[in-house]
Amino acid sequence: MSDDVQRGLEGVLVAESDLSYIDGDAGKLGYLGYSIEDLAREASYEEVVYLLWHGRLPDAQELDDFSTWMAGARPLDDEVVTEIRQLAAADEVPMAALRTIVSALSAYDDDATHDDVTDLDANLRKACRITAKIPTALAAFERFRNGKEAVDPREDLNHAANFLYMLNGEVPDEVLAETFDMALVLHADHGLNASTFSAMVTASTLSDLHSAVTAAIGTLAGSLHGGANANVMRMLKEVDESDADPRTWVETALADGRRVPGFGHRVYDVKDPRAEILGAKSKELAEAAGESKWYDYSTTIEAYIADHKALAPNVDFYSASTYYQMGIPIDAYTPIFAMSRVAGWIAHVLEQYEDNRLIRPRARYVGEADLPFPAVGER
Ligand SMILES: CC(=O)SCCNC(=O)CCNC(=O)[C@H](O)C(C)(C)COP(=O)(O)OP(=O)(O)OC[C@H]1O[C@@H](n2cnc3c(N)ncnc32)[C@H](O)[C@@H]1OP(=O)(O)O
Ligand SMILES: O=C([O-])CC(=O)C(=O)O
Repeated sequence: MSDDVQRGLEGVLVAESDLSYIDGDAGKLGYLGYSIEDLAREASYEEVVYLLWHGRLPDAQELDDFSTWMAGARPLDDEVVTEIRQLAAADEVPMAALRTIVSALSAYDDDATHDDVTDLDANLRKACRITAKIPTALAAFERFRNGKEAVDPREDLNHAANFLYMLNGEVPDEVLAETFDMALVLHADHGLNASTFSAMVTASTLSDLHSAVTAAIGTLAGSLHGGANANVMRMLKEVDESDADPRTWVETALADGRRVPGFGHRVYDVKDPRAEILGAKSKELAEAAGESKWYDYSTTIEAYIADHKALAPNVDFYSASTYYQMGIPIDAYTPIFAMSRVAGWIAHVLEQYEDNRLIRPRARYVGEADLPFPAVGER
């Protein structure tokens, strides 16, 4: 057993998985062997969810049945809606609200008390309900906190379009619906990122699926992980409001020792392939709207950081300007990441259950030893 400490578990192999393939040197990503570029162009989110949970693409009938099943699971129990209303009234942070809501969903899930937490059929039913209900909960929370009433889900819209419908109260046009569907596909899985690992650790104790997803949401929220997408947009707005050249703004931020959100990655040494795709989409939206400032700030910052810090954009960098141009509220960006990534979390948890062993690393002890215990009055 090695006594070397691998800080941040960098490069440590802890599992075998056939879900996502990442080549950090070449900037390549694929799910189950299909390239992210092909999936982004050709597949719907529902198809990707099926792929991740079943290990193969669905045929037309299977996709139809699966999509119908998911769509039917969208409505929330009244008690959950009441809880969401209370969280919005308490001005809860959106990711904390989502964490609380997913945890609460287990109380109303018929399979949550299943004796065997590893039972695949029960887990697929729970998986479907959790994945289908998260968008309904997020849209309701966003509307309640803005003094509006929730909009009921519609079964005739796909997962992506239905979310935008519930968020805005109107059916999105084709460009918005397809862009959002593609964004969900891009975020659905990414190897053993921190939130997925968190879900796996929880599952490895033979805890249940709702607990694993709840743990993952808490982990995704942080600014070094999923929380970065909202911070990117806050940065772009800060740049805009400062009237400074984006280069000067970034130069100052770096000189102050700040991390620039949306740059750097534990696995990619080059530009994240998802950032390539989202960057192109952000550009397309800017051209269509005839307003390119958010895209232009982004490309200027990307070029400056490449020259001065040798860091490349990760997935969070161009999702920010893409979502902003779609009119999505900034606070919803990280919850939307969770709404997509839940598919990957669940897929990895299913893999973990299939061949479980408790995940339990160790720390090298560097503290004191054999101290005499002083009575409380003698300290
Ligand atoms: C979906 C996702 O989770 S993608 C990642 C989203 N997170 C962000 O965008 C936040 C900004 N990025 C970062 O903080 C990091 O690049 C991480 C957390 C993503 C990766 O971290 P690690 O692999 O642990 O790299 P680490 O934190 O050791 O950084 C290595 C060096 O690069 C620097 N660095 C890395 N990213 C950045 C950044 N975005 N801005 C400025 N400097 C950076 C670090 O300061 C460090 O420099 P040092 O060695 O001089 O101290
Ligand atoms: O893989 C990671 O460490 C972070 C990331 O890009 C993701 O979770 O999508």
